[in-house]
Amino acid sequence: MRIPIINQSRHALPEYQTAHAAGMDVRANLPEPITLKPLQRALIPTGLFLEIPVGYEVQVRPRSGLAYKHGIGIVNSPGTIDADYRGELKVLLVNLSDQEFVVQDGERVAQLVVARHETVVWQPAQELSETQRGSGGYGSTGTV
Ligand SMILES: O=c1ccn([C@H]2C[C@H](O)[C@@H](COP(=O)(O)OP(=O)(O)OP(=O)(O)O)O2)c(=O)[nH]1
Ligand SMILES: [Mg+2]
Repeated sequence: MRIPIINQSRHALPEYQTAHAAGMDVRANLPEPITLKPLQRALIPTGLFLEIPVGYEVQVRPRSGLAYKHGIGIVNSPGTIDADYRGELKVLLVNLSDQEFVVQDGERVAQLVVARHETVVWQPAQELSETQRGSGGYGSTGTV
């Protein structure tokens, strides 16, 4: 699919790193590096502006390498970019490690996954269909 994009960053467009990747890595666009102290969060600009087709969303997901090696996550993971959003795409990073982490300009800080979504119209009801699960949840099926 095609998505119109304005790139006001100094970097290349987000891109798939391998042929069948679901996510496109997106780069930080920073005038200077940002230091994240332990448990500190920051909204990281990308310099990208999208026009997502109606019926689709873009999910902003963490990168497992940054998470594993440095404890870097995304606070609102997965972030949601709405089809009607015209502002700059930003990534809300958090440092979940016990050491400082420096986000560099051009660093691949997240990955974008484009997904189809439904638009729901609620249908108020008096009762719902019966199921085996019923209202069981939160471990109701056991652990083994
Ligand atoms: O990781 C994110 C999440 C959101 N956004 C932008 C696009 C999205 O369409 C808009 C609103 O996001 P969301 O609905 O998650 O935030 P909100 O707190 O509900 O704000 P709003 O009241 O503006 O919807 O912010 C980003 O750039 N990055
Ligand atoms: Mg919202």
